[in-house]
Amino acid sequence: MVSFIEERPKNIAAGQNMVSDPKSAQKPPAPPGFISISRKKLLQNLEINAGARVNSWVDSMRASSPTHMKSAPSIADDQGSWNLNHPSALDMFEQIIDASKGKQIVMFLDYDGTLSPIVADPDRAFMSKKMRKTVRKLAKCFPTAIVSGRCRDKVYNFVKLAELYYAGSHGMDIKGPEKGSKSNKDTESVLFQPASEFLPMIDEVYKQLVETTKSTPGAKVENNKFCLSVHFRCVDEKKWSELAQQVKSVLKDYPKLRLTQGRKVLEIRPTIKWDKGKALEFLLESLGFANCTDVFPVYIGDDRTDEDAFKILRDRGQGFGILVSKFPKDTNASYSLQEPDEVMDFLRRLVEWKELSLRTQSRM
Ligand SMILES: O=P(O)(O)OC[C@H]1O[C@H](O[C@H]2O[C@H](CO)[C@@H](O)[C@H](O)[C@H]2O)[C@H](O)[C@@H](O)[C@@H]1O
Repeated sequence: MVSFIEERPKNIAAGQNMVSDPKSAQKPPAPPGFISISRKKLLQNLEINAGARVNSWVDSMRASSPTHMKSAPSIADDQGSWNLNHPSALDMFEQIIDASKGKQIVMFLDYDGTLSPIVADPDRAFMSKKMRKTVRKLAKCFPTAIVSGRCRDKVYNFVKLAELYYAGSHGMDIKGPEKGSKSNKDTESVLFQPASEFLPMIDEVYKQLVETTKSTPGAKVENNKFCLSVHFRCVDEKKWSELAQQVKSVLKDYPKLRLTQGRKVLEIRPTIKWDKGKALEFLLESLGFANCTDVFPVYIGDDRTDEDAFKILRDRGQGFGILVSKFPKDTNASYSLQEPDEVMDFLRRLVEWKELSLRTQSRM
């Protein structure tokens, strides 16, 4: 049987950086006087280290805010090499189409920041009607999946298109189009939930996080079924360290959960070997493209968690990733788009190109 349990990453995984029991860090017995001095020192060190670790969380939280990006000349330098190395997918449209010739394009779309603009209230991140219409047309041309950190039901309620594949909770909750829907007339719908054993733990941690963080104004905990989000977009920056400490205090008792970070959000999820990249591979397999060389997957996303999918495409040497960002970022994506409106333009052009090529073929 395949095991999904992975080693906890070294950076900011839950509890990993905290020594919860200082006694366990003590080694051989020593004379009583010596023990009390070294224990005191040890505790001081632990406090300093724990403080440093919370600071590194806060640095990481700051790094997710564009207002904390580098100075202007440095941005200009970065911008130059960024444009060179990650050109606009709109400018490169013809080259992209050329590269896909003779291959089946499969589309993977992240939701927040890709199909809908980033807003302060996560419950109001609506997708425009124009975008929905575009995605509906896109799905008629190519197999299309939504891959989101949100829980599957929630992202479905925003997108509202039954003909798509959905991978919610960072890919830990995958479902294909319903049997009988436009894009699935006959086959049973796929359903894959590799983290279901974690559900009770996630619910427990959700309740604890709501309770622990309620003293921090603006903090919001979102239950995404197989993972959780602690939003700090509306938290005063002076309180970020306090919030990080609160989250850390809850997670220290849950070594099977790890913490990653998105756009002004701390994301808590099981330590299983599963992410948006694995979800992409799973979906390609479900669609019958497991070992095909004639498939061309395109993944569009704006967040750090989308990097797992960009990396898979780069490693497979198939298709490519498009990062949605106005700022230069470290990425495994090949191209860039600045914002959801540009994503919509790109998707429209793909639809137009496909419709034109189908018309041309039917005339031949
Ligand atoms: O994988 P995604 O679909 O991009 O989901 C990642 C997180 O997206 C949501 O949060 C982000 O968008 C919110 C609405 O615009 C914004 O308020 C928040 O600051 C962003 O981080 C979602 O609410 C999270 O649960 C997802 O993890």
